[in-house]
Amino acid sequence: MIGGKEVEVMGIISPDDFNSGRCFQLGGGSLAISSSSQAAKKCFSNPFKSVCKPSSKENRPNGFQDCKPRHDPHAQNSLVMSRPDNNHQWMFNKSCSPIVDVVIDPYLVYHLRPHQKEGILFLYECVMGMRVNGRCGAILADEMGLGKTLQCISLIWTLQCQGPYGGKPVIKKTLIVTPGSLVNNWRKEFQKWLGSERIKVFPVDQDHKVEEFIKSPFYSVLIISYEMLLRSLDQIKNVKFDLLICDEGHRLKNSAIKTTTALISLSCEKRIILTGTPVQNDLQEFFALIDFVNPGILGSLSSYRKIYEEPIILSRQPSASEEEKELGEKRAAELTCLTGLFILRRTQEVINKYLPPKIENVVFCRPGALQIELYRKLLNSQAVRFCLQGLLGNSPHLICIGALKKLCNHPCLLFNSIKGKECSSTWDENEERSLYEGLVNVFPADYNPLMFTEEESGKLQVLLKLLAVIRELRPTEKVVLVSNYTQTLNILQEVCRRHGYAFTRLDGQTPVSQRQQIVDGFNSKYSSDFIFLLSSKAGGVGLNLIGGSHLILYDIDWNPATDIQAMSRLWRDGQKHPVHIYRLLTTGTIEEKIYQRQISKQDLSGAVVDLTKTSEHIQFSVEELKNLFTLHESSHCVTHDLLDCECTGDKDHTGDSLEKVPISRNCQLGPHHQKSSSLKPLSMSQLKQWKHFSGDHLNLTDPFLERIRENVSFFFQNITNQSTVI
Ligand SMILES: Nc1ncnc2c1ncn2[C@@H]1O[C@H](COP(=O)(O)OP(=O)(O)OP(=O)(O)O)[C@@H](O)[C@H]1O
Ligand SMILES: [Mg+2]
Repeated sequence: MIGGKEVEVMGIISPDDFNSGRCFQLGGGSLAISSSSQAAKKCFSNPFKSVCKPSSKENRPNGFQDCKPRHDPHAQNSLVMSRPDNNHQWMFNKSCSPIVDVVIDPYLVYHLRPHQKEGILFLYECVMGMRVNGRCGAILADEMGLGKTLQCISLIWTLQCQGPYGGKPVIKKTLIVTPGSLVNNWRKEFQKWLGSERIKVFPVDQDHKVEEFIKSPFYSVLIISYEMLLRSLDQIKNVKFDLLICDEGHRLKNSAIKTTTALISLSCEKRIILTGTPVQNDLQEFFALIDFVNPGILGSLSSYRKIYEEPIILSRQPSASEEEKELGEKRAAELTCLTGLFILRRTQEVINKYLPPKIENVVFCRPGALQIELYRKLLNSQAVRFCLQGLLGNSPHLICIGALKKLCNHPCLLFNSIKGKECSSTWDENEERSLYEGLVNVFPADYNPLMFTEEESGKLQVLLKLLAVIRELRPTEKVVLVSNYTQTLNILQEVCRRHGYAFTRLDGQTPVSQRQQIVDGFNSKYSSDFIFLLSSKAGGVGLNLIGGSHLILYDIDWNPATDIQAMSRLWRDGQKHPVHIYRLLTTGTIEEKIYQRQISKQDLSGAVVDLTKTSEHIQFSVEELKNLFTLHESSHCVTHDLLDCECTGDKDHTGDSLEKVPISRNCQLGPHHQKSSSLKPLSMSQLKQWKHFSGDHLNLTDPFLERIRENVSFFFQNITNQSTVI
């Protein structure tokens, strides 16, 4: 933006053009950029005036568009779409117009990742009906963060301006349906990649109604939420849309819901579903999605059930006979090759090599003296003893676990719980009283939780040293600080205030309408925030926090997916710095046990961990509770002890190649769709490959770890993409 005007750099003027002043003559000098873009010739005319004007035949001498491709197909790095084959021409080129190459705008190609170029080619061939005879549907199921939005924007821009037959544009109007919280995100993405001159998009919100879009020929893209679509369906039906895109389209998996029938009722043939989840997980849903993008391609639901679904499911049963297994495999293969033509899924790996290095650290922090005393007292309490004798129902162990986890975060949180319980009437005799009895006396007599100190918590001490060293060594970089608990976020917020660290916060209480601007504020390079306080429950999916390059997980969740979601907010496309991730655990305490449970993917009794369960539903045997309620005071790191690693605590070389993690897909169509390793919980054997060393190890190479080692008993570290140069 210059002087309130939006200015777009179309190319670079060569120094001698500038020095000679040639570039200021009308018609411009021999500009350095390729001669193919007409706009550059008239260097001060509005470059976009002539773009995409609907071509009226009479203004062309031979009745056809000028049959030159819009962009030079032979230029270096040009991305040219496949040409239609004879069969396609026979079907779609009755007027025998000349074939013209369709070339993606070099302005966009410059930014595209290789997988995105392939994705655009895939989408083009699908919607042009080049992949499946007479069918124009596609499902783009790339993992989150791979840029499905940009791939669609590039497709729309190309089809709106170009076409294979005489250069006639393929589409005029596009309808994008997306969850409400992403309408704004799509507008921003169009703006980010195409500016606001090329395509006029119309996002529907409370101030912009569908009528406005219909009345004005100005807009070519309507962006609307699924909810609003249902409400304005009648008006939408009157518009002729040439392309329909359903973002987060897995919600259409249930063909019975109103939204799906509403969308099916639109007469638009070119349909794209975008989703970050593999569609093949459930054959029932699979049919609905396939039948949405390419209606009827799998026959009727009943015949699909008989031909594909039943034999496949039957062949997966342990009791299946040989021929049943054989038939099921054949049908699954048949189904995959039929639908594989218009389904594309890539996983995180495809951009990992373009991303900056990721340095993951697991930091075992020594508990403070007060914490140890309180921890012992809790373990000797009557409530814990009852749990260990399995005398009570299931709930008291949760209270004990909760108390221990609070204590690991900071003793003042435990103090507040005790005080909170004393005055509240729900003080239940045989539960919390027995847990908290005598605990207050362990605190100093005049203990004031508001005046809590950092020394009282091992993790807090390490956190503060870490924030200080980040501030010092990377003064322009920012930190995302994650906790699962609001009360802990309050403590951390108070600590930021005390140390003058500017912060912003997003948790369960933050209204959805404010979240995007909080995130944008943090990501913008002008923001002064040093710390983004994030509650993992609120910030999990969809947030893009690439403005931060250090992530600190202050506490741990039973469900590894929660932590993985939080960690993948930073290390994604658009990240400019190496990403440092720190997971803080209090040495020898319940936090180590929870971490062990996460990485072993089995709980301590060996049953497979159900990732979907939150802590409320986890069943513990008395055996496990005994293990959970044990404080290891002498060990540097209980987790490391469990690895039966032969090192003497100074193993700082990485082991041989990672052992192959068994594919634990529940995908019914066979292991076609791996979850990328960065999204899969770490396993014990993988952790063993990480560099690891005890806190008092001499020459720590990492400057950040070097500065925080005083209260640290053990480190694990793993570096991905070490070689990537930023
Ligand atoms: N080629 C690229 N270069 C730089 N940044 C990119 C590129 N492609 C996408 N991005 C950015 O990466 C982020 C993620 O892109 P996008 O939101 O399209 O992902 P997605 O595939 O829709 O993920 P999700 O499944 O979570 O919705 C966006 O901020 C986008 O601007
Ligand atoms: Mg998306």
